Amino acid sequence: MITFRDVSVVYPTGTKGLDGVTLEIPDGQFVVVVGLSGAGKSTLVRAVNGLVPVTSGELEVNGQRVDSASKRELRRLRARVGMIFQSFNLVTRVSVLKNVLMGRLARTSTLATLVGAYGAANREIAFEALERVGIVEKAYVRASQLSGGQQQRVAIARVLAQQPDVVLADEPVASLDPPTANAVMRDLRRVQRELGITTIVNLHFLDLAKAYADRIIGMRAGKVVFDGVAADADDAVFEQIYGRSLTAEDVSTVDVGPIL
Ligand SMILES: Nc1ncnc2c1ncn2[C@@H]1O[C@H](COP(=O)(O)OP(=O)(O)OP(=O)(O)O)[C@@H](O)[C@H]1O
Repeated sequence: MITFRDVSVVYPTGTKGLDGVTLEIPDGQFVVVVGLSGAGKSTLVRAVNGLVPVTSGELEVNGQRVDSASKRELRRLRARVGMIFQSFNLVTRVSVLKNVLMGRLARTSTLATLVGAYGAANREIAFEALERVGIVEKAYVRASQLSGGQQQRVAIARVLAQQPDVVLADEPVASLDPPTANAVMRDLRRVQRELGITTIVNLHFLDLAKAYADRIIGMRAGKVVFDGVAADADDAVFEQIYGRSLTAEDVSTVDVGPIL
């Protein structure tokens, strides 16, 4: 369970990233956060693993307070909370397998990782993660050789190798073309369903949000202005979240098709 109690984030510049957010996210939910640029979506997601410090209020992840966590507690929390980024954040000059093994870093002794000796158990976990996202045949390929969609799958596998309770994805498909974006969302949703991992994703394509979310959270100026099931989020709701009419740029224009 992730709980926000009246959480605000004020950046050093004085800008309010979050403004009195109160939310409860139960285990295993697939949550999509939508809103215009600057609405506070990234701030919300990054607050969960302490990447962005909370200014006031209480934020708890599976019983661990994030707002008042020590460095050690934050390290422990981040081992259980995986993060996926728009730019994939892979080490592109090394193999796919090495990238995925990096997901084991928080779980492996420093000495073992220094000498690159992750051990058979860790390699097995890494291969299983690659299999789950259908890319195991690329294990020994340099990450730089892969397409954007494949690189994001490797990033998902790296997060899975962490064996997380929670996955945070900050605009994970914003750099991908619409069909690839759809395929990556499908993978994220499938692994979330298979493993029961709580997943929070920022998206700007509303059709993808509607297709994949269990729950949609709409943000505007740091506040939650919509919180409901995807079926209730119609165009009128999105227009209210955005404060303007929808345009062609708000949808991915891909036929999403039936979702599992
Ligand atoms: N490091 C920072 N320093 C100062 N202000 C920031 C910082 N990061 C974000 N902000 C500001 O906080 C507000 C919320 O930003 P945030 O990135 O959370 O929005 P967003 O909805 O994710 O937008 P986008 O879709 O453009 O990423 C914005 O006004 C933004 O300019």
